[in-house]
Amino acid sequence: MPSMAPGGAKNSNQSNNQLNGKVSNDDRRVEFFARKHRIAQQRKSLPIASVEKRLVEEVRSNNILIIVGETGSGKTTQLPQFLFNAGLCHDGKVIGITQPRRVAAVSVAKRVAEECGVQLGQRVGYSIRFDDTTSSSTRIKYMTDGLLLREALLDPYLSRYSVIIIDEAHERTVHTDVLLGLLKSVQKVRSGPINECANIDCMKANNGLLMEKENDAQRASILKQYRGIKLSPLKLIIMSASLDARVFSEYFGGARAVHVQGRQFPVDILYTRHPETDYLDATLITLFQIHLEEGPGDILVFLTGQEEIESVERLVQEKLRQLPEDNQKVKVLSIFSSLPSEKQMQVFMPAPTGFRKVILATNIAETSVTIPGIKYVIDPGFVKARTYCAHTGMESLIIVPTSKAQALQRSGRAGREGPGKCFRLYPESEFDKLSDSTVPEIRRCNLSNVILQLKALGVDDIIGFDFMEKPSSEAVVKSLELLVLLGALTEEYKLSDPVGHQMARLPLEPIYSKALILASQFNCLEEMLITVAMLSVESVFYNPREKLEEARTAAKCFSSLEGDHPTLIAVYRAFDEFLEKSNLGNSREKTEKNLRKWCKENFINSRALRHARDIHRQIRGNIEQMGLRIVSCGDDMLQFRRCLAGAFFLNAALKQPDGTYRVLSSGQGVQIHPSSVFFRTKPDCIIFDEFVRTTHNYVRNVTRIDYLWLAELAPQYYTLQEQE
Ligand SMILES: Nc1ncnc2c1ncn2[C@@H]1O[C@H](COP(=O)(O)OP(=O)(O)OP(=O)(O)O)[C@@H](O)[C@H]1O
Repeated sequence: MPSMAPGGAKNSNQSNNQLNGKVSNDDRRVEFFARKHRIAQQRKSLPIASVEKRLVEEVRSNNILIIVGETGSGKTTQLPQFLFNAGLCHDGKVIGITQPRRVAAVSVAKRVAEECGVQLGQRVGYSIRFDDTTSSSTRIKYMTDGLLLREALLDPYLSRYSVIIIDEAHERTVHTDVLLGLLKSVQKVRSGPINECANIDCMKANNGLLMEKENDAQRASILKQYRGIKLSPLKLIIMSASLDARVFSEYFGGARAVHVQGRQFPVDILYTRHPETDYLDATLITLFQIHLEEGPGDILVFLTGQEEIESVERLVQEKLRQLPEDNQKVKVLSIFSSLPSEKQMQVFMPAPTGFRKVILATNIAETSVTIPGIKYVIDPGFVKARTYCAHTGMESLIIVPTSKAQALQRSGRAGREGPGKCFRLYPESEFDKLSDSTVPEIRRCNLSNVILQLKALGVDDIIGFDFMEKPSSEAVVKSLELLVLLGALTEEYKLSDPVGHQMARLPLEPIYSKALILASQFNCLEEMLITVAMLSVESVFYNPREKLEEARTAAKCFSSLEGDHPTLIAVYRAFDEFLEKSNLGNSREKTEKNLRKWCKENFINSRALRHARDIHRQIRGNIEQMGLRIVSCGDDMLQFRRCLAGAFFLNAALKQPDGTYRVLSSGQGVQIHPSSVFFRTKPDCIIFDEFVRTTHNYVRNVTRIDYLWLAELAPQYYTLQEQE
């Protein structure tokens, strides 16, 4: 049991500023100005505020600058404002700030817009996949690193930006690593003597980005884009609280690094005396110790994933019910990546008056964000990390200890509005043994998406690309092979026309993009669009433990004997149909009420379905722009299943005599996940969407196919296999 929370204070919540009851316009105005004043004072007191002039000078005199400063010192929110005020957005240029995660891009942009006293989307905005709030007036733009990479496809020199800040660079996401390499070469061109690009060959010669667009029209449009444009130098800033400045400086040829000293408020770090055998149990004990014995302030708990969060939430609620009424005033909220944005944003709202907020989060709340009210952080010391086995081509998520950099970031979520405490649920001696930083994602993920994007950018020699840390050549080769098999690349590893170009334009994993393109030939694009949207969100089925049987019976109404993909389509369509009927002649409130009832009765997660509808709308837009025909195969699921087999052929598995399956491409033994319609009645041959490693090697989202289709629809792979 953790024994580190000192005893003492009572439970209440002073950080709460929710307005209750009726508020007059005058009161609102007073509150508005008071908040404005508070924010101005807060900004002035940030450690970075005292070095504003010096930082601006450093940026002016260095085209590449590395900035390291304590968590909460003001890097993310203040530096872009300093640079804007210093005139770095003249000529309508934009300061772009990348974040590894969507939630950070959104929440920080909102805060900075408020600090600047402007509406979000005007001077300050954010842009993330499927959600862009920027306008032509936006000058400070927060975005995900993945989004900037996609922008480079349309504007290879990122000519609209005067400054690009790569924030939280220590995270070393695969997108950040690719961006670093790309920006290094873009910057060379933009700072070099040639600043007028009159033809593609000149671009080729100067930045090594081979713009090998086979299509004349595309070549012409890229040429036109740059003709006559004088490219001004690009300022590049790499920023974090926990990066090794030496490594980054070396990569950028001895770039200058500056340290912003000081932190705003202290954070006490407490460790357990002994290692914990059950970190979830230890988390609960610590949480209630804080709640019952510590002073006011909200609590942020780091867990590894959605399932863990949901089970801890249930346990917290159960325990709360056993406490005296006075101690039950806790508002439990969660935040994880598959939660829709508006739900994620709820953690940033104040708790109701008199309540303590407890936030159960994955590592998406680990960097950059300031969650108002957080005073206590509980860090059990684990994270779910992506791993990739190049040999089998399988990607999976496994729970591993955090790095020191992650632990530091987690504790940095406290101490942002006042002194804080971080409870690390392991002994200090264990901390010393942690690795300094996380293994870059590029060393442990499937690279096919990123390679496709690099190819679309004209980077032909992937192995020779100037990566900060090279991916393993085995992983590169495997991903290249996958792209050839999917038809995105030719046998010579060139982007194919039109399939490769089309796939690169879709903001999806290559296999999903392929499924959509193929579906237009199989006359089932409408069904595939729904499927891809549904596969892009968390599970739409809600299975409360106490009503498992009822939930299963309800799910049967949608079950298709053909598989989980057709089942997902059935759910989507039933929801759509109900929504349409409900909309007729009903007020918005009534429609909402009806929908909630329908979802409850059918054990459907309405939030996930709305999210899927939103994604559907956006991908549909992409597809329409590409000129693909969106037609439906109606009730004929055969075409749809054949199309799935043609796209997901690498995820085909054959039933074994013992009822388990063997993945044909890798030989991996797997089982059907209990959530599948095929958990009990097992077909001979299946394709699946996802491989999940928990206590077993499970495959999820499974559909029945005919084994013979594989050789017919994927001869590029299965005939080869047979010949071997
Ligand atoms: N939404 C918010 N509500 C209240 N205060 C905020 C908010 N966002 C930022 N702040 C204040 O601004 C400070 C600076 O935040 P900022 O994100 O710029 O720091 P940072 O140096 O980038 O930190 P990190 O390295 O953790 O990303 C915070 O410590 C906090 O005091």
